[in-house]
Amino acid sequence: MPQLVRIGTRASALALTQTGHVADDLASLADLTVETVRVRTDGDRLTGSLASLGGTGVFVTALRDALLEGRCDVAVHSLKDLPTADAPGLTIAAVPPREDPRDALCARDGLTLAGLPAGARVGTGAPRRAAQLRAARPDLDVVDIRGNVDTRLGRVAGSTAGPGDLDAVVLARAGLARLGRLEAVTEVFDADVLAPAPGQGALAVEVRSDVDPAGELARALRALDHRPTRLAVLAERALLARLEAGCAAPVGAAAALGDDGVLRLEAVVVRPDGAASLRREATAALTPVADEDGRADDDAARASDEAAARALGAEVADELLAAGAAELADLAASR
Ligand SMILES: NCc1[nH]cc(CCC(=O)O)c1CC(=O)O
Repeated sequence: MPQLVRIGTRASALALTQTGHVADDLASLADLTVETVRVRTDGDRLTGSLASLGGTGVFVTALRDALLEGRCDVAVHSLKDLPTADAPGLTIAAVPPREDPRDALCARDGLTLAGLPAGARVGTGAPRRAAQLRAARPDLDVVDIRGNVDTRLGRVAGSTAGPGDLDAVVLARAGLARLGRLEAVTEVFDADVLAPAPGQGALAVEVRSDVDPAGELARALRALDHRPTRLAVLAERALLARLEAGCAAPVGAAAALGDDGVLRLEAVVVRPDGAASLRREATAALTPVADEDGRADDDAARASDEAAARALGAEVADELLAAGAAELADLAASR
């Protein structure tokens, strides 16, 4: 008899696709039957602004409660939406291979950022995106928008699915890829133009910490975990934690592990008006062993690499703080 595993998910299109992929992966990696359980979060149930509900944690908390109360065995989160603090009783047991973490412009008529006319209206709800857009193009009108991916795409002129009142929106390329909407992308931004959010494009697969390490579920999760992604995301999130900044902070970070075993992290903190920014980068040499699937089989090497990734994030954050990042971006207010 295969072990039954219940995987909890929110009901949004993005959450359902993400969870579906992880469910398929788990079922293919071990002797498991995976069942999906829909969890309604306060963020889905209540109306009103995100701020009045207490921020993005509202989406995460209900899934975590369902895990802790045993209503499901696995929860899948977008890593960039997860608070950096540890959740007691829970473990991120797998970080699957990351999608392209970069941000994407979805503009009318195939336009790129450079091609948008002065005064063009560009929608985003993220202070990080708004600040970097203003830095690149001070002449644009950055418009604060909310809603799921489809709602946002519907705001672009020429869209038949919404009001089309904007010239462009900026979204994570990863979400568009998962939803099969890459045809809307007109430009993908490298980190030196518009650095992504820490954790963007990656998923976190969370379970109760007392999961049986000898069981089929734990075996599948170990196989699903992708070392280069886990280490990159650890560095990015350690940076965010050290800056004491929240997910609403104008902070971008991009880390990647090279084939040479060198983990490189670049980060930017931008003044909300885009008129000033601080950028730093650093590297850490990690154990250059990983098998072809990117799995870490040696526990000691794995632990020391994770510590080195966290230290890299803290080091870059300290350099930014020493240069005045907290004051520049009013980081305390972003929490
Ligand atoms: N905050 C919303 C959110 N959380 C995760 C994604 C999708 C991409 C990802 O996995 O990072 C998005 C949408 C977006 O920013 O465009």
